[in-house]
Amino acid sequence: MVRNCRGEPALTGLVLENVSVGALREVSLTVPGGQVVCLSGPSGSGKSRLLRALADLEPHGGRIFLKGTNQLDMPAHQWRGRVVMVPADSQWWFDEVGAHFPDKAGQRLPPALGLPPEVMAWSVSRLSSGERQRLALWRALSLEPQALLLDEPTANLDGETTKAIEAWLLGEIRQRQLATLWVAHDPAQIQRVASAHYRIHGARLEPVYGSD
Ligand SMILES: Nc1ncnc2c1ncn2[C@@H]1O[C@H](COP(=O)(O)OP(=O)(O)OP(=O)(O)O)[C@@H](O)[C@H]1O
Repeated sequence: MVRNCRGEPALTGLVLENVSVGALREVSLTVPGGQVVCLSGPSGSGKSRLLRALADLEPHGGRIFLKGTNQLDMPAHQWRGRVVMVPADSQWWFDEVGAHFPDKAGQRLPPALGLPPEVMAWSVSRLSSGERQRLALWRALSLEPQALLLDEPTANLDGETTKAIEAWLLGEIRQRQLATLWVAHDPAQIQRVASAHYRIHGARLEPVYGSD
């Protein structure tokens, strides 16, 4: 645990202290700003529930701090604007893609997404799962968060697109100093993006050292 001289959680990144949700018990870790911590584990082990707890979308035990602010001390809607989760299956509310983005974000579509500017006028229903996933990542960044929770963000993408999206995300994460927790299964991807890797084993989160 990174603490300042008064023994309070460090004023950087995302800090988890003894977080328990579902079967997962007492998870403690620090995700520094600008770095990616990868999370892996068997299907059903609780990866998504942990992300949901961090986004204040699910009841949990323990304490969570963003840049030294306790989740309990911030209204949930404000917290969710700063700690933004991109679920594996993104949600869309309006018919048109562009209605989900602030004006400027729609005009500044990053080339790395590999999508034409006209995508903002497309209907959500015509999007492929990979197009949805890429747009959900851009939508999350458009909220200008301080921490990102990514649930298998490249699951629907081919190998080449995965690497392009990884590189773009890493650039954004470093430039914006985003504390990022990234659920991934592919050891090669984890090696490319992670500064630390933890795996769920039963009820516990365990650090993974070296290659997976
Ligand atoms: N709201 C809930 N209440 C009770 N149990 C839940 C709830 N949400 C999920 N679960 C259960 O908690 C367990 C962990 O679910 P979770 O979605 O976190 O798994 P996961 O590790 O992300 O799995 P996958 O890799 O398959 O996506 C599962 O057994 C799931 O059925």
